[in-house]
Formats: sequence, structure tokens, C-alpha cells
Amino acid sequence: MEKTKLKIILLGDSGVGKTSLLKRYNDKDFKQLHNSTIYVDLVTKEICIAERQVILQIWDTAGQERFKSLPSRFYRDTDCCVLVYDVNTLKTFESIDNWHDEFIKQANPETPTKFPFVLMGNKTDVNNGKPRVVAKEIADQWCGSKGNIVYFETSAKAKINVEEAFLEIAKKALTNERQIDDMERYRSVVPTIEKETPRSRCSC
Ligand SMILES: Nc1nc2c(ncn2[C@@H]2O[C@H](COP(=O)(O)OP(=O)(O)OP(=O)(O)O)[C@@H](O)[C@H]2O)c(=O)[nH]1
Repeated sequence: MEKTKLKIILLGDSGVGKTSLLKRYNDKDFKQLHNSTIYVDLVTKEICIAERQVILQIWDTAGQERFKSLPSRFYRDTDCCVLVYDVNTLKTFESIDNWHDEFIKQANPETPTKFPFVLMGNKTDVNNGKPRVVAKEIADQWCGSKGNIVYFETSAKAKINVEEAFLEIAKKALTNERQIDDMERYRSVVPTIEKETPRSRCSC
């Protein structure tokens, strides 16, 4: 059985928790310390989904303005774009439109209205006794206005909905699947991958 490579990109303002969500998903770990991502980081994870062995290449991007100048080719061939905001900070939700439009502009997908996005409202564990800054209904409304984008409310800290969200992200990405036979292209994205990727059976 051939492995399918899926390219996933996380976008969102600095500090919303992109790295923490990915760390929670990949390492089952959470750290309170905030070290801003510089340009991009890559995490690869092999999972079994819909009886397929897939390799998720998850690109964690920097939310800081000064690292925003990633070239268009970085966005190309993405299979799912994950937009992350902090449910306690309005500005991060207001930025989601820009991140969405920037992705469409840079990645230039064939059918932008059908491209798989997932929205994550993170830090739902934070409770200062005040009402939520961005209500779920507002986020749902935004998702509806963009062609029914799937929405998850998550907490990397309290481990809420992280596994579920990434499973859905993988499923969405699978709709844009490609087979790993373009080894040249694959190695250029994942330089550390071994020369021959074994074709393996799905063991799940
Ligand atoms: N309470 C709470 N804090 C979180 C959560 N997720 C992340 N944080 C904290 O928020 C801060 C920023 O998290 P990061 O994961 O570094 O944010 P980022 O979006 O990757 O930031 P950039 O790399 O600058 O783009 C850190 O102090 C995290 O510990 C969460 O679910 N709940």
C-alpha cells in the first residue's frame, strides 16, 4: 500500500497557540513558556486513516509580523489550511479573515471556495470569570460565510479537542491527497527523510 503525503499549514496570530496545539498533538506535551516560532517549523506524523497509511507534514508558521514573508511556493500544494485564533482575544479572531485571504492568494488553489480549511478557537480553558470574548456563534457564523468551514474549540493546555481536530484536519487533507511517488519533491520539503520511503501496509 502506498503512503499518502498530506501537507498541512497552521496559520494565525502570534501567541494563539499554534505550536502548543501541534506539540500537544505530536508529543502529548504542553509547556506554558512562549517561544515564538521563527519563520516555520515542520512536524511529520504518520497515522492510519480511512484504512490508508498517511504522512502528515504539518507546517507550523510564525504569527509575528516580521516573519510573515514566506514565499508563495511554501503555500503551494497544501492539502488543508488550519486557521487558529485565541477565543479570549478579539484581535486574533479579526485577523482570521486576513490569514484566510492571504492563504488563498499565496497558495492559489484551483477552486478556492472548495479548499479545505479548518478553524480552531484555542485556549478555551482560560476562564477569568468574564464572558467569552469570541462567542462560539460568532465563529460558527464566520465559518458558514466561508462555505461551512469546520470549527473546533480547543485547549492545548487542558487537552480539549486537540486529537479530534487533527483527525478531522487529516480527513479534510485526504480529499486533496497525492501519492508519494514524487520523491524529488518530497525530499525538498522534508530534507531529513530517508532516501527510500518504504511502502508499507496500513496496520490499523
Ligand atoms: N491557557 C492556555 N494557554 C495556551 C494554550 N495554548 C497555548 N497557550 C500558551 O500561549 C502562549 C503562546 O503559545 P504558542 O503555542 O507559542 O503560540 P504560537 O501561535 O505558536 O505563537 P507564534 O509562534 O509566535 O506564532 C504560550 O505561553 C502557551 O503556553 C491553551 O490552550 N491554553
